[in-house]
Amino acid sequence: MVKPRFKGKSSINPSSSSSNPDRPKGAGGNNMRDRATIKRLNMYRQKQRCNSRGKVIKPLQYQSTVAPGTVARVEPNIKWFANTRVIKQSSLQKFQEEMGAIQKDPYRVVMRQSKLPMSLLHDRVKAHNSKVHILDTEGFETTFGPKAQRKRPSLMVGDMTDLIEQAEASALSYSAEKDKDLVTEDTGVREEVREEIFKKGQSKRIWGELYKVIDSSDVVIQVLDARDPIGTRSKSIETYLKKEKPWKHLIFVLNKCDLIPTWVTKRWVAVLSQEYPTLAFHASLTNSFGKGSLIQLLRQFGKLHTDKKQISVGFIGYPNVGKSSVINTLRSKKVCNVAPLAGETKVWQYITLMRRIFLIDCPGVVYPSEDSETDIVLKGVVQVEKIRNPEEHIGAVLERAKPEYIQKTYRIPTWDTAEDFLEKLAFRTGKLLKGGEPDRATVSKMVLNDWQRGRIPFFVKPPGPEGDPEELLPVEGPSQVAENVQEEQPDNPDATSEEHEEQQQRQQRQKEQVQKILANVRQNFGKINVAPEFSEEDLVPVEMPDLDMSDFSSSDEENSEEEEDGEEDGTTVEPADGETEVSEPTTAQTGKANGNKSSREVIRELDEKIAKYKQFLDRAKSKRFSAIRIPKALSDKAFTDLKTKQAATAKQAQKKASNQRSKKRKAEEDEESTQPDKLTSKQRRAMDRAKRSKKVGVRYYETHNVKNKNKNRKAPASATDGQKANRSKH
Ligand SMILES: Nc1nc2c(ncn2[C@@H]2O[C@H](COP(=O)(O)OP(=O)(O)OP(=O)(O)O)[C@@H](O)[C@H]2O)c(=O)[nH]1
Repeated sequence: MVKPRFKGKSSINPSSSSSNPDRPKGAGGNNMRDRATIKRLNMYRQKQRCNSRGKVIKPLQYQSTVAPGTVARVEPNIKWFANTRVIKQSSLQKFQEEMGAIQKDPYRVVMRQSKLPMSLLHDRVKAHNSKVHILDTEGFETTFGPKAQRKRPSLMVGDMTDLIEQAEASALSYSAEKDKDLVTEDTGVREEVREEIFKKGQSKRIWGELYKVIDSSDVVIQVLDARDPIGTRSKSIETYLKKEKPWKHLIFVLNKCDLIPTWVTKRWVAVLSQEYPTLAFHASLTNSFGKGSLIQLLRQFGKLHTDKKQISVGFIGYPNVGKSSVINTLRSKKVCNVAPLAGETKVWQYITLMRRIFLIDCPGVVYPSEDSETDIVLKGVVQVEKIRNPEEHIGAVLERAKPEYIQKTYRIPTWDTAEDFLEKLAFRTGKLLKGGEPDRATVSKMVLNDWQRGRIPFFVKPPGPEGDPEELLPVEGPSQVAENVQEEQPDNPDATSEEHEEQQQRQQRQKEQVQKILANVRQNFGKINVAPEFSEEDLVPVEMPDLDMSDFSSSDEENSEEEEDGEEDGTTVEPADGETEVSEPTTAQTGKANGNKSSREVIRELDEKIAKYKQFLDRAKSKRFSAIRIPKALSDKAFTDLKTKQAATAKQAQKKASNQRSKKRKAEEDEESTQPDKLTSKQRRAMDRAKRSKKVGVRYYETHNVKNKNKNRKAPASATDGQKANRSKH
C-alpha cells in the first residue's frame, strides 16, 4: 500500500525564485544570494495591503500584532547575559575589606574608580533616619569642644531670646493676605487668567533688549511720562544700575511736559532731581523744549569720557512714554518709528547723534508691579483696539480726571455713573447700534484713546503743598548725584594710603565735574508750550525770569542754536541755548542798541516782533493753548511798553522821512534845472523812476494802477536803455 502523501501546506517553499529564501542551493548559479540577504530585500520590497475601505488586511512584516491573550515566546539569547559578572560571596567580602582599607587610608588612592564596582563598598540601602556619624571622622575636641574648628552653620539668631524676639516680631507683621502658602477653603471662585495683552512689555525678549541697551550704554536715560512720573519709573532698574553698574550715569527725562501745568513740571523736576539729574522735555520736531539742555548735558558727559572714542546713550522706559520721540527731537528728523500705540519699538537700534555720541532706542519695558488691568490700560501699555471690555476702565478715567475737564472735553454736563456717561456720550456723538442702542464699546474706546493721547487733561500731583516749587524744595540734584558717585566707589581695603588718597582725589574731581555739568543745565520752564487748558485751580503762577519778546520765538532760536551745537565736528561749545537760562538781552539793552540803528530798521524789527507775537497768539488760539500763563499785569506791561516804544520810533521815523522827502524834492528840483532840454517829459519820468529808490506805496501804484502798469511795462528798464532805444529810433 502506498503511503498517502502529506497534503498540508509545507513550510518550505520549493520554488527556485531569486526572492525565495528557501530555494535549493545551486538554483541561482554559483553567485547566489544568501538567505539573510534575500529576506532583507524582501522586507524592503513588501507593501501593506488594504481593503477597499482602507482597512489593513495584510500588515508589513514586523508590524503584525497578535490578538490579546496570545502567549508569545521570546527566544532566549546568550547575549542578554554578556555584561553580567557573577562573583562569589567570599570574593565580594575580600574586595570590600581590602578596598575599604585602602579608601580609609589617607595616604593611598584607589585608582580607576569608575572601572571598579565601587558601589559594592557601601551599604546599598541607607536607613532613612541614619545618624550623622561626625565623631567617626573627627575628634570631639575639634568638633564640639571650646577649641572646635568645625564651621558653624550661620543662624539668624545668636541665642534663644533672640529667636523668641524674632518669632514674636514676625508674628506681629504677619498678614494672611500676603501668605501664599496659606491653605484656604476653596470657594470655587477663581481669579480670571490675565489676558495676554496685559502682559505686554514683560516678555523675556523685551527684558533681554533692555539689558542689552544698559550693557552697551555709558549714559542711561530713563524717560518718564510727566503726567505720572512715579508710575512710569522703575526703582528696580535704578537699584540694579546703582549696585551692578555704578559707573554708568543715570538721568531722568520728564517727557510730555506740554501736557501738564508748568508748576507741576517744575515741582517734579525738583523732586526727582534729589535722586538723579532730571530734565523737563517736550518731544516735538517743530516746537520742542529741553532739546538744547539735553544735548548740552550729553556733550558734557562725553567730555567726562575722553578716554573713549564715543559714548553711547541708552533710552529706557515704560512703553509709550516717548523714547523714540525724544531721539527724533534730538536728531531733528524722524529716525525712529513713533506711534501712539505701545510697543512700536520692537528691537534696540543705534542712532548717531554726533560723531562722539550715539543714541540707543530700546523697546518699552513694563516693570513688575501690583498694577491692576485698569492701571495698565491707563498707562497706555495696551492698545485700546485690543481691549475686550473697554467699558470696564471708563469708571477709573472719570475718577482720575477732574469732572470739569471731562465736561469740557465731551460737552456732557452731568452724569451719575460710568455707564450713564457712556450712554450720554454715545447719544451725543451718534454712536448707536441697531434699534438706537448706545454703542458703549466704541465710545469707551474713544475715551480711552483720548486718555492715552493726552486729550483729557490729567496729571499726578507732585508731593508738597502748591506754590512756587523752588521755594519749597531746594534742588539738590548736583550735590546729591555727586554724593552718589562717591558712594558708588567700591571699597578697597588693601589699598595703601597713597592709593586711597589718589582715589579720593579722583572722586573729588569727578564730583566737581558732575556738579559743574549739572550747574550748567538750568531750564526756563516758562518756555514750555502747555497744550491743555487747565482750570485756575490747577494753575499756580510760575515765575518766568527772562520773559522777553524773544521768549515767544524761543523754540526756533533754540533749535537753530542747537543745530550749531549739534554739528558733527566734535568740538565742544559752551552751553548757550534758548531755553537754558543764559542771560538774554534786556529791554534796556535792546533800546540802547536801537539807538544806533536807523529808524527804518527799528520799525522793521518791531514789525517782525509784532508779527511773531501775533502768530504765536494765533497758534495758541487755534490749538487752545493755555500755554504760558503770563501774569496779566506782566503781559499788559509788555504790551504798553511795546506800544509806547513803537509810537516813539514811528514818530522819529516820520520826522526823518519828512526831512528826507523835502531834501529829496530840493535835490530833484536842482537836478531838473541841470538836466538837458533834449529829453521829453516821458523820458525824464522814466529816468526818475529808475533812479528813485522804492518807497512804501510805490509797489502798490505799480501793480494796481492798470494804466500806469501798462505804461511801465512799455517803458525801458533804465535810463540808459531808454537812451539806447531812442538812438535806435533815430
Ligand atoms: N504731547 C506729547 N506727546 C508726545 C511727546 N513725546 C511723545 N509723544 C507721543 O507719545 C506717543 C508715543 O511716542 P513714542 O516715541 O512712540 O514712545 P516710545 O516710548 O518710543 O514707545 P514704545 O515704542 O512703545 O517704546 C506718540 O504718539 C508721540 O507723538 C511729548 O513730549 N508731548
